[in-house]
Amino acid sequence: MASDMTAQILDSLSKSDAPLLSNEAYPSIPSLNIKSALDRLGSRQMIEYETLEKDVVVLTPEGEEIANNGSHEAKVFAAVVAALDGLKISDLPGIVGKDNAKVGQGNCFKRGWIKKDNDKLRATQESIVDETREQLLTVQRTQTLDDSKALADLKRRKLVSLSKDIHYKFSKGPKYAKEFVKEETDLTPEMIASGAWKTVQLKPYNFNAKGAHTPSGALHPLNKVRSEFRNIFFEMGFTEMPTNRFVETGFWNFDALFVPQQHPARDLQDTFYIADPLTADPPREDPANDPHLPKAAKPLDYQKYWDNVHDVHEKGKFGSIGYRYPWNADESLRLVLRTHTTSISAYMLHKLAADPRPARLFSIDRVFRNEAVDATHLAEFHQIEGVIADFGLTLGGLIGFMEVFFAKMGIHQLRFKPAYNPYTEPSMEIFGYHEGLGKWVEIGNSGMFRPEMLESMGIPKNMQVYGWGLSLERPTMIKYGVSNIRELLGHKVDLGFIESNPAVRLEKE
Ligand SMILES: N[C@@H](Cc1ccccc1)C(=O)O
Repeated sequence: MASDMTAQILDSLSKSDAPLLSNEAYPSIPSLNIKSALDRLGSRQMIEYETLEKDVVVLTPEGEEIANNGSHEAKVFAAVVAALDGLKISDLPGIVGKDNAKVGQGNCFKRGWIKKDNDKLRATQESIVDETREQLLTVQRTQTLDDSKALADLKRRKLVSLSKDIHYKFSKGPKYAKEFVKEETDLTPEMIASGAWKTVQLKPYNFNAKGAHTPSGALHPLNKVRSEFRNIFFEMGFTEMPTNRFVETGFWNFDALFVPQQHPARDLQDTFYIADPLTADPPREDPANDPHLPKAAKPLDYQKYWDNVHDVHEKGKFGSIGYRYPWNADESLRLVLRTHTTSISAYMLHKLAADPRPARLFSIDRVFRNEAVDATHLAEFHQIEGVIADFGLTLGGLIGFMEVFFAKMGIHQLRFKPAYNPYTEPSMEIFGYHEGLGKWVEIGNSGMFRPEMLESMGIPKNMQVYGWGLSLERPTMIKYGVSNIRELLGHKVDLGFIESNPAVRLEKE
């Protein structure tokens, strides 16, 4: 025990003013035990010590066996000499054992100690020097061997191995005492009352001790990455959109975004529809008393907006020829779990139309898709979405903005690929070069919202709106090295993973 060890060390030193060596004083005590006692005494200046490290050669169990009983070849030689008229080769294993026979015979031939005579082995000399054994005995005694060639040979034959011998040279320190006084860890009212505080030994603080782990709540990695993204948006002058509605009408999720009613995204296999209630009212003025909803600068004409959406789909408007299909109002009133937060962007932009002025908006929240769940897809995930409305915006501006935005996440090389969204034209997929992964990864989708969408709301022709979106899970998985999305979100998440992960920085590493 460590406390016995401290007493032992103090006792040894009481008999000696000269420094002592731990390997001599306590040859059989593991150096780890000695060290912890030395540290304990050293921190109180009762002793001083230094660590001595030495490379030593030690025998392996096989080397040990040879040092004690002789080498394979010596055993074989002895057996051959003992047989007066040569030894039958087939008898050898029975006498010296299978292993000795195999290795020993070869070595005897190599050294010229024996020769083959038909099926017999005969000795060529009367005696031999068992050099291997001599060398091993030297190693056993001195823990080293001067003949480096021989040493290398023993190592190759796995008869010896190199190891480090650690021991300590210790001597009395300035506060040496024969007894280790019990130290108080707390100053108590009793000590103060009795005056004992003047004489008690207080235990020194151990500033190197790690604090006890206190179980506590921890932020989910997704929340940590989310707050990094929020900071980027705030830094760039964006305000956050109110995303507190998971259920939307088809109108806001699709029709307002010029997604035709036959679009495959609206199919049951892609979108979750609400069964009860099945439908909602057509868009109308928000309740005035809800503090969470954004206020439009002036009352909006919802009937006109509804009619515009109807017309732009069915027969075209604002210079567009439309989709030319019979637009169904009921389809637009069906309730869905929102499939993207672009429904919120549409809602916010139509509020902006009451008083069109430059705006920068963002949101980060949950969306739902009727996906087959696998390692990279869940039926619910989070979308990061940004919108910039301004006069005279061009595609070049969107590309330039994306470069600044993604650079803040540590992605400095971007590529843009033409894409298609029903609500943006042109549309671009964004690829970023991921330094950590060393490859191009798809990081987002973007575009300029279509006039069919914007003008139906009343956004003037000379105002353009950029929009882009990306998933929150993707960068989080890359950042935390998670390859299965189910480890990040849902009922399979390991709380230990959540607790032990550090705060996130989005810079490249
Ligand atoms: N809604 C798109 C993202 C996006 C938003 C705005 C404009 C363009 C694209 C998506 O689901 O991926």
